[in-house]
Amino acid sequence: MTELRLSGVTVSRGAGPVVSDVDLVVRSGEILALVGPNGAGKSSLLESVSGVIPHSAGDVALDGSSIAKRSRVQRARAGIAHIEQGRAIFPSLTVRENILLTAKTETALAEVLQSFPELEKRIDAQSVLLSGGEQQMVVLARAFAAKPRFLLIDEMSLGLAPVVFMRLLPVIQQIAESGVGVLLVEQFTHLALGVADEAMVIASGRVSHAQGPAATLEQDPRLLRAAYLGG
Ligand SMILES: Nc1ncnc2c1ncn2[C@@H]1O[C@H](COP(=O)(O)OP(=O)(O)OP(=O)(O)O)[C@@H](O)[C@H]1O
Repeated sequence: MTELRLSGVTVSRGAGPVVSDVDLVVRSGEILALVGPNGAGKSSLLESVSGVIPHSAGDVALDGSSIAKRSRVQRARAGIAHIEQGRAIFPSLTVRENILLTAKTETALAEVLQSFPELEKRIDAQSVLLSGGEQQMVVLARAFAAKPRFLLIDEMSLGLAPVVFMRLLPVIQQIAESGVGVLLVEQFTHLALGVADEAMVIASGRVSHAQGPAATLEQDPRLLRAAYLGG
């Protein structure tokens, strides 16, 4: 089984560490939800995994081999895709053109669209004309078309109503079912836990609930409060 493992990872920004000593493992075909209050360090942690910023201690390993010294591009080539916060589409391009940036061929595009029936209907629309939820579908489709082994998703729901975000969840599940390991950072904790296999809480830059079954966290009001408010 392929896995992406963080061992004792600390990430520093400016004055000092923003997140410290994090252990987690993302396995292929599974969704790990990483939840916690604003400013807890979740985005910084994802950035250190995809190589946007370095980590200052610990290790990040892909299938047992450290990738700590690899650049962002090398990590992407090794199969780590990162959907950062914000809707990173090219607004003047059509849906087709956006997805072809990573799918490359019409055949690959057609394959990807099988998982995104909503986009098929809008394929020749200029992306700027899509709704927020549809734009995030394009972001997901483009990431999926790159055939990643691991997908880091940072708050796709930002600016979306929960009901709109809920339409993205089955697609994320389908991506995981195709064998991709998903690390899901999400503000709508309940929704994330509903699709995740495993979950963990980060609060004030530390792991406050270690990785375990998502159902355990979902059923524990004390842990859920920590996920929303910290502590
Ligand atoms: N580019 C940056 N330079 C310096 N400090 C930063 C930078 N980005 C984030 N921080 C700080 O790092 C800490 C962790 O922020 P981060 O965005 O990683 O947390 P988060 O859990 O993802 O929160 P949010 O949900 O608000 O994005 C915060 O104190 C934040 O102010």
